[in-house]
Amino acid sequence: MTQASNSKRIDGEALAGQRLARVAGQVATLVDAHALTPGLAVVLVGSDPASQIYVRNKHRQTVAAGMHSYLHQLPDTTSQAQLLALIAELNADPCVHGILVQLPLPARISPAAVLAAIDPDKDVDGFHEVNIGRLWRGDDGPVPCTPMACRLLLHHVLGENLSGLEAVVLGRSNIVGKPLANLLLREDCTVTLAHSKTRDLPALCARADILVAAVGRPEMVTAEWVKPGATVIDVGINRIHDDAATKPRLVGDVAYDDVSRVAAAITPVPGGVGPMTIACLLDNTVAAACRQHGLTVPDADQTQAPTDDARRHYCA
Ligand SMILES: Nc1nc(=O)c2c([nH]1)NC[C@@H]1CN(c3ccc(C(=O)N[C@@H](CCC(=O)O)C(=O)O)cc3)C=[N+]21
Repeated sequence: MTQASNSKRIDGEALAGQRLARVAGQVATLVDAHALTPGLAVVLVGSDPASQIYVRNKHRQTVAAGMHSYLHQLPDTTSQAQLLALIAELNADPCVHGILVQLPLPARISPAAVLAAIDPDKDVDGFHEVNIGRLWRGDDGPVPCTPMACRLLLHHVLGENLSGLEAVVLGRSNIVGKPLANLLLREDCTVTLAHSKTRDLPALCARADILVAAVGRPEMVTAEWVKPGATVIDVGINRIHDDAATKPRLVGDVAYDDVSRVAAAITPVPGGVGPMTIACLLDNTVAAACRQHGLTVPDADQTQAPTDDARRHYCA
């Protein structure tokens, strides 16, 4: 039954570690040269356990990179008006350069109203309608973190030139599928955005040089869906409860072992897109702080390389 895996495992954890070390160098430069410490405010409403894990991870990495982290954990009972009042405060706070409101929000609160209230220049998720417009027009602005993470992982495997490649993106969400389709289109891929109504999904996917799964269906993509030699990026994070006693197991939207037999390279879950997403969030925060102060983002190659000791700290 077991067949040796042919594919390269894309180590998102290691690549994210390198990126965090780079961000830390940029932060150190901003602090030394401009007395500017970038600050990120993360707002979580309610007690969803998965959201709490992500928010805690973001907080830890932000602090490890030398930035200020302002964590606002609001009760489940928070009203939309209370949340909007907090956002207004954060918009006005000069220490806060980036604002992220963790999604999903409780059903009572309109995500559209909340995202529209965030100052577009502090919108480090890139979810504000102004930033969606900038993205689709090809103007400068924050790029959503998970799509950016996918793009960086693809460049790591395939090099900088993705021109002419066939890309199939499974899933048409506003936070992953749609913005990622845009990024790949910009790089001259031929992009197909596939979804639940797409006919003959397996055959369509099997044409792809780049296959990205972002649908939230555990292990939906199997080897038959994948062209030999394709690069597969798995955005799914599904928690599987085998029984009530044990901790849930994380699986992606891709059947990893099965697809490993045919893909050239594949991201694992956990340890793939997730950690890279957080690294991109920190990038966006540094960029937002620089833009608000009329500074260019410090050249990563000229910043002081973190010491081994510091690196261990950043990546912990
Ligand atoms: N406003 C907003 N912005 C977001 O960027 C945003 C959001 N809301 N809501 C939820 C999704 C999801 N997301 C993840 C980030 C990191 C990991 C991550 O670090 N994952 C680890 C595993 C962590 C675990 O144990 O679950 C990994 O894949 O290795 C996962 C998921 C950001 N999101």
